[in-house]
Amino acid sequence: MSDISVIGAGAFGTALASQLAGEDGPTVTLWTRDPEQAAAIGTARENARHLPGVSLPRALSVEHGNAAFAAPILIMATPMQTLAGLLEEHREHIGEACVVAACKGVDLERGKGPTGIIESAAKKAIPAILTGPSFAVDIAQGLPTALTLACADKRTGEMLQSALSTTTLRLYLSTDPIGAELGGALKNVIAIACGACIGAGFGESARAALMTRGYAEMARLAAALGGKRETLAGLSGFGDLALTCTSDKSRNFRHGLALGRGEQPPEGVTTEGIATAGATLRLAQRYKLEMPITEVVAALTSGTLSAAEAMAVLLARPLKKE
Ligand SMILES: NC(=O)C1=CN([C@@H]2O[C@H](COP(=O)(O)OP(=O)(O)OC[C@H]3O[C@@H](n4cnc5c(N)ncnc54)[C@H](OP(=O)(O)O)[C@@H]3O)[C@@H](O)[C@H]2O)C=CC1
Ligand SMILES: O=C(CO)COP(=O)(O)O
Repeated sequence: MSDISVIGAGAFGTALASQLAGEDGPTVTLWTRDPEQAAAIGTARENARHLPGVSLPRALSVEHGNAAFAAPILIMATPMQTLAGLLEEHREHIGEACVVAACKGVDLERGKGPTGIIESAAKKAIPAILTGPSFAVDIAQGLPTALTLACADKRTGEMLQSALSTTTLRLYLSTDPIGAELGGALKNVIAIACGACIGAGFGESARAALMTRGYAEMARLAAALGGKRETLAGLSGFGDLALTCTSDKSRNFRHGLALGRGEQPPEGVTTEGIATAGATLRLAQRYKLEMPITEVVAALTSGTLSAAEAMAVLLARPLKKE
């Protein structure tokens, strides 16, 4: 059994696994749901489907079987809406492991973030979250990256911080998984808004306003759910918001860009902000919070508002104190 299993051989899982599996590092397994895909990656030492052009270290093993779920550290790197089902399906193989979510979002059906999902689906596990500003390609190329590792249990968090840091991947420790996971989830919603703003030609001043007022929404919801405002000011909130809202490497930003231009975004691309906008809106209603940008993103992505109509809705709101 490996020291670490990365569950999900998408772009991010593959990048993380490849970074962690250095010659002198821990033993690492990359798990994929598709046996043919496991064999193809293992033979080519490349994930041609999700991370083409990156050669994977020899020390990384690529598997499909259930055994991968028995590792003491599991990193869950599949899209958010698949997390609960995947953990439930493999529950019997997961022991008293540290289960670290690397996905970003809020579960639409259950209204929970990744650590809440882990808590209810794998009861013996210790949940944690790894999140912050990082594109898979940057991590895979060994470019310098800083992320937040958040775990409510400080000692487990310290162990994970040390086990998952590398010479180029620098982890900062937090004991606030709620704040950290909400930062990562909600920045994707705001990135769609910013993409639409640029795509529709509303300009960079408008984008800066959306980022700032979007950040206020993120902090408001995090505080209502028990997260700390200072966590939102860190890598997992402000840091990831800055990256995702300003880079067309981001799939969420590009989705918004296409909508803003009046184009149809491509199908089959992992765009976490779409489901998370809907899930967040339900939370906002439950906690009686104003989240106007999230509201228009939910309408924009479901096709009930155009970018111009969304901007008109935001501009017509009553004037406020900052
Ligand atoms: N890409 C990035 O730069 C970053 C991504 N993340 C987060 O990581 C998470 C994963 O994203 P990313 O790797 O980019 O996504 P990708 O689209 O690259 O890959 C998704 C992966 O999940 C697998 N998958 C999909 N559904 C299931 C399922 N039901 N059961 C098991 N496996 C499944 C896919 O398998 P298959 O190939 O068989 O379809 C594929 O391996 C997201 O939450 C994202 O926000 C976080 C930081 C950076
Ligand atoms: O989370 C990310 C960067 O931190 C990746 O963003 P996208 O999912 O929008 O590509």
